[in-house]
Amino acid sequence: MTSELIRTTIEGISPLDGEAMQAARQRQARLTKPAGSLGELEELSVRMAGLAASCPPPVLAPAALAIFAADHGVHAQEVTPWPQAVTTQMVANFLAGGAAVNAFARQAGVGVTIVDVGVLSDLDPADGLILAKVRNGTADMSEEPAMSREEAVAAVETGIGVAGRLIDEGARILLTGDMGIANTTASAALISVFTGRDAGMVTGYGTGIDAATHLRKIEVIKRALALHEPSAEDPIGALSTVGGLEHAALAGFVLGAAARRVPVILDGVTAVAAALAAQALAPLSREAMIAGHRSVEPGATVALAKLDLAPLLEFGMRLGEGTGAVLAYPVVASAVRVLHEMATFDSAGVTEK
Ligand SMILES: O=C(O)c1ccc[n+]([C@@H]2O[C@H](COP(=O)([O-])O)[C@@H](O)[C@H]2O)c1
Ligand SMILES: Cc1cc2nc[nH]c2cc1C
Repeated sequence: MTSELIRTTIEGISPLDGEAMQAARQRQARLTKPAGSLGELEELSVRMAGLAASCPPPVLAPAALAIFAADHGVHAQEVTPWPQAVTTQMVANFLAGGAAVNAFARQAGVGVTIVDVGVLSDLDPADGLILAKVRNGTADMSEEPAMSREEAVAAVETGIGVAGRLIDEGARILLTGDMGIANTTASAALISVFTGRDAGMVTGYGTGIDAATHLRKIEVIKRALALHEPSAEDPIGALSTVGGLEHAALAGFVLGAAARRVPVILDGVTAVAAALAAQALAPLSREAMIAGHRSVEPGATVALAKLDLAPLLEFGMRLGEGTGAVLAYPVVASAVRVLHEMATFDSAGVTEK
């Protein structure tokens, strides 16, 4: 059904460690602050301890962002105002350090790697660029499957491989990024499949479209869903018929992180759509996921509810690239640092109530 690598990766994902979580809860109760005063960060630190199976869990540095880039055949249906060439042009911009995510990553101390998993044009090798093209863009999902099952499997495997490579190179936390003109169409289609919600409820304005284009985008997604009848029971089938190469790779990236017990911060609508595929393949992978922010795309909120994840930031962003994940990274790292560095009432001689 899938592949040996995907199967062993899924089998390698195990539950959170209850003992480490208990130790983290007890430690939180001893730290020099009123109980519960760090709000959601306390439970996040407990989950990070459970994921690492140690208390305290490792400090979450270095951090590595992978931006998976790919093109989309559904672009032919005029679902976005931007030319497909912008995907390739933005890859060059990422490599030159000129994109928003580069500025954010420098601020937060996050390493950036770009992965060509399916950009339309052939790219030259460059520092910081992994050439892992599965095919030159997908086919138009409204007319035929976006890709073959074999290609979807290959893209998932690419994501697993990138996660493993970044972790082997020292990363203690992974962050998702994406670049692909027209990929909000594929994201909405996937979210509709995995949540059972109507396309009209999960389709947004992407990079910025008018009302007529929005209506066409919804119709295009409905046509693709009617044509292929993808099912949440067959995540690879859903990825291959209505997904994108970056969605498949991001699903693999999440699975790869979870199998190595490394947390992964999800960015926007593309990441959460891919995370739904990962969750469908391996429900326990959800425990490794952190929602960096809430994208304004309506599908993102629907997907986050299905993942049962509360986003850390809500800034009205809809850029992608990994920007929301990078902004959230210091929050997550700070939550873990609390367990390492805060004094207890005993050690600091602070009187308890
Ligand atoms: O991350 C998000 O939530 C998000 C929301 C809207 C647009 N984007 C980015 O914009 C591109 C896709 O937008 P579109 O309108 O061409 O489908 C792609 O490169 C995404 O990274 C990203
Ligand atoms: C300019 C531009 C930058 C982006 N970054 C991520 N998606 C994008 C889409 C566009 C159009």
